Order: sequence, then structure tokens, then C-alpha cells
Amino acid sequence: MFDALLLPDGLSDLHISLRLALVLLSATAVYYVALSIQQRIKDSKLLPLPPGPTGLPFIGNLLDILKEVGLGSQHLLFEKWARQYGELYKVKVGPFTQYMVNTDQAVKAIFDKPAAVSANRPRWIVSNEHICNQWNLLLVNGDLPRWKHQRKVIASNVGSIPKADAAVPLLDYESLKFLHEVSNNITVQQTSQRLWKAMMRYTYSAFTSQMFGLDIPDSSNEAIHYIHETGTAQIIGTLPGSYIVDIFPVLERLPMALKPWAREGSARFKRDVDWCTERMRRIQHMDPNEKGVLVKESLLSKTLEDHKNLGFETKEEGAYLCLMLTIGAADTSQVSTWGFLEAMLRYPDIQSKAQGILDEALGDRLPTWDDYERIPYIRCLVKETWRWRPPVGLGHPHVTTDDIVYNNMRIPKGSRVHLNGWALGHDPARHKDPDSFLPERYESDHTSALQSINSADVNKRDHFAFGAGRRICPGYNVAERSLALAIMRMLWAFDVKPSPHAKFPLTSLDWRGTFPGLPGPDMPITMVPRSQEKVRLIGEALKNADTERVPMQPM
Ligand code: HEM
Repeated sequence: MFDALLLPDGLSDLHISLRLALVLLSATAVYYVALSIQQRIKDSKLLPLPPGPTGLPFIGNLLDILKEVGLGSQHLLFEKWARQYGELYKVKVGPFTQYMVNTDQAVKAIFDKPAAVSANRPRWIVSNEHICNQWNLLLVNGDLPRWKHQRKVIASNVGSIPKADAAVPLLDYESLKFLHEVSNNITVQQTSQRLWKAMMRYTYSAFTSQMFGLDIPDSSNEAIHYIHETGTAQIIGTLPGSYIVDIFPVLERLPMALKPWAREGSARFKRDVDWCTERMRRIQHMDPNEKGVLVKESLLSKTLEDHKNLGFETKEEGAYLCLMLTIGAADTSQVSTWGFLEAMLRYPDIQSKAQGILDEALGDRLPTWDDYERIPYIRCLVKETWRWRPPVGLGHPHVTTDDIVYNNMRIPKGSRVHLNGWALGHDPARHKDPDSFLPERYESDHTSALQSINSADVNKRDHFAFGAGRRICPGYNVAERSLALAIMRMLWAFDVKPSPHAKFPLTSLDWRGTFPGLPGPDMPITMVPRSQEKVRLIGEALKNADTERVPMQPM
């Protein structure tokens, strides 16, 4: 019965191998043709994805986008395309294709539901692999054990409600210092660049205190520049086309001598680790009596005091995470608060209304975080600020690890998907009169950031400022406390008014910042104390806070 398998006379081993190879090759070819037919049959049932704007060969829509970047209005271009092409469109930015996700239902279907499938990041050779040595959770893939571990550390030590509540005393203190600096210095009150710097000190210090247990006492502290510059270099490295090796990854195979990006990136990583380690040593060697409770509560102290260093492979990685979290938290919080001031500048009636509500609820008492629950209008202001001026307006890209089919359209495995945050917040189908700042639109929404993000009905989500899916910002509970407190205290203490050289009508594009759609330091505002009594109360409150708290060492 095995005769058929016997070799006919005259067939050499070579012939047999050739025949076998031929059979294998044909089988593979048949297999791939079958697969491709199957995919085509599948695809034929799907609608073609809206093609998106037409672009030039190879560079795609890069020129259109760069032109708008020059004008500071790239978010408006992506918004315009969303209105033109609908829920989902693709755009070519040089050699990269980006899928822009423009409706809440599409966000749910692409980011939330298949969360594990849309949790990776693009490959950023310079930014992720060299500058950050794959230690920065914002840049690494979602299936990396380090990402999972760092998210766990953040959830249990920084991001949960109890931990966010534990950070309120730091926010209290730093916001008080900000009020004090502004209310006592007429030059700061009247110069928007000085106000910007004072606000930067405030948000940077709030987060270095929380992460490192070290604060930033004044705006000239070198740490502000260092942190800002480090974060900027990392983000620039993620922009399409910043580094040639991200376009042609094969270049990464060159010897080190021919890879300046790798040498410079690794040197930067070493510099950053040294910077963090120096601060770690200071905390390690601090006299225990000098360590106030807030220092002990910092993420760095907890990492050092835990006998397993919170599970980090090295203490240095823990210290580095403190820097990454400060980078993620400080600028976004600063520009959120600055965006709120833009609203107050342009909507004086809303400012007066909010001040009236606060005055009625508090009299002349300084607002605290506990007042947030008691004064629903403040929640409306917080939500409206993040809808109107989302700090990450074009989303941070996720990469898919499998095909995703949405509304009969297929996003192939390996695609870059962006939550088009600005377009979503300004979608007239979602928000009536979307370009106006109207906190009243949230009057019947009493949800916290946490509740809204977890709302089963995506249509009820307040906004998408924190992203979506598995990579959603882990700091939203802290961010909500930070913005709410800043809003209450600034409204209580100051009138926001146009500066004498403001050009009318006020147009955001005249004072654009580096975050798309958000105002920068040239926004023509002044902050005038509402009364001398308030200035006195601020001084008294800061004096009491200084006596009660063990001073922190500066960064
Ligand atoms: C106004 C405040 C903030 C805004 C608007 C904001 C927004 C965002 C956005 C849009 C993302 C990307 C989400 C995605 O990929 O879908 C993100 C990621 C992140 N944010 Fe925030 N954020 C804020 C504050 C904070 C704070 C206070 C912290 C820490 C205490 C923080 C830590 C992070 C980290 C670590 C990531 C990376 C998460 C990952 O890739 O897994 N952020 N944030």
C-alpha cells in the first residue's frame, strides 16, 4: 500500500528535493491567493474609507499641514476635513498615513471597545528608543511589561481618587503662592509674559512636589527650563518626519559612528537619568526630621522606601518616571488654566456670573477643593474649558495590532489612529454653537472626570481632552482637582481684563501658543486684584500655610 511512495527508478535525491520545493512553493502561493481573495471578499462588503484630502505623491498632505502649522491653525484644518469627510478619514503626512477619528461613536468603536487592539504606539526610534531608552510609558507599546508596570504604579500612587485627594494640599499651597505672587506684584499683573511664567512656576512646582518631593520656589529656577526642554525634545521626536531614521528604519542598522541621532539621543538619556539620580540622592540623604509628610508622600520617596522599590528594575527608573510624569502633567495643566483665562478675557459676562456665584457661596473666604461639589457652575467651567480648548487637540497616536472594522470601514492592522480632539469638541452635531464658550451647556451634567470617562453611553461623555481607550491619560483625577482649584481661586481673587495694548476684535490666532489651538504667553491679559481685602486674606493664608508646613528643598 505504500508503493506509491516508492521512488521511480532514476530519480536522484536532488530531483526529489526540487519537486518537494515546487510543491511547497505552489501550496504557499495557493494559500496566499486564497487569503487575498478572502480579504477582497471581506473588503467588498465594506465601504471604502473616505479617501481624505488628496495630496502629492510621497509627501501627501504634508505641505497643506505645514502651511497651517506656520499659521498656528493645523487643528482647524483637521477639523475642516472632519466636517468634509465624516467620522473617519485618512491623511498622508509624508510617508505616514494617519486615520483621524472624528465622532464619539467612532472613538468608542476604535479606542474603547477593542482597547487591547489600539493600545500600541508608532515606532519612534529616536524619541522612544534612544532619548528615552524605552523607559517613558507615553512612548512605548502597550504590550510591553514596563508599560503595564508603570501604569500600575501610577494608578496606585498618583492617579486614583484617594491619591489625587492626597495631592490637594500641594495644589492648595502652590495655587496660594501663585495668587500671592500676582496680587503683590503690579508688573506681573499687567504683563502677560510674567503671568505666564508665574503660572508655569505654579504648575511645575505642584507636580515636582508631588513626584520628587522637591519644589520650585521661583520662576527663575533652572529646573523649569530643564523639564520643559526635555519634554519638548521627546515630543518633537514623535512628529512625522522629525528624524530620517523614523522614515527609513533600515538606517538604524548603520554602525554607531554613522548614527548621530543615536549618539545624541543616548547622551540625552544619560543626562536625564543623572539629573533624576542627583535629586534621588538628595531625598535619600535627607535628614528624616527635615522630611515633612508631603515629601514622604511623594512618588520618589515611596519608591525609595518600599523594600521592592515599587517593582521597578532599578531605583533610577523610578526617579525617571517622576520626571516623565512631571512632563506629562505640568504643561498640560498650565495651558488648561491659561485656556480658561482666555475664556474669561473673551466672555466677561461669564466671568461676572461665575464670580457672583462664588461670592454668594463663599463670602470672603478663600475657595478650597471641597467647594467644588457645592458650586456646580465651577464644574461646568472645568468641562467647558477642556471642550473648548483641549490641550492635546490632535490626539497622541495609537497603533492598531489587528484590523478594526467600524461602520463597514476597515482600518488595517498596523495603522496610526488619532483621536481628533479639537474636531470632536467643536462638532456642531455634538455641541450647539461649538465655538462659543458656554459653560451652561453642561448644567445637567454632574459627572466627575472619572464618571464621564467611564460613561457607558459615549454620547454622554463631556469631552475627550484626556484621550480614550487603554492609553487614556492616567492623571485625569489630579488634573481635575488642579484646574478646578485654579479656576475657583483665580475667579475669587482677580478680574481678568484685556491689557491696554490688546487688539480688537480679540483673535486667538494673534497669540497662539505651541499647543495647537491654545493661547500662548502673548495673550493680552491683565489680572487685577478684586479688592485689597482679598490681597490681605491671601497674604494671611500664605503666612499660615508657611508656618504649618515643613519647607521643601528646591528642585
Ligand atoms: C490638563 C491636564 C491633562 C491633559 C489634558 C492630559 C491629556 C493627556 C492625553 C490626551 C494623553 C494621551 C492619551 C492617549 O494616548 O489616548 C495623556 C497621556 C498621559 N498623561 Fe495626561 N493629561 C493631563 C494631565 C496629566 C497629569 C496630571 C498626569 C500625571 C499626574 C498625566 C500623565 C500622563 C501620562 C503618564 C500619559 C501617558 C499614558 C500612556 O501612554 O499610557 N497627565 N494625557
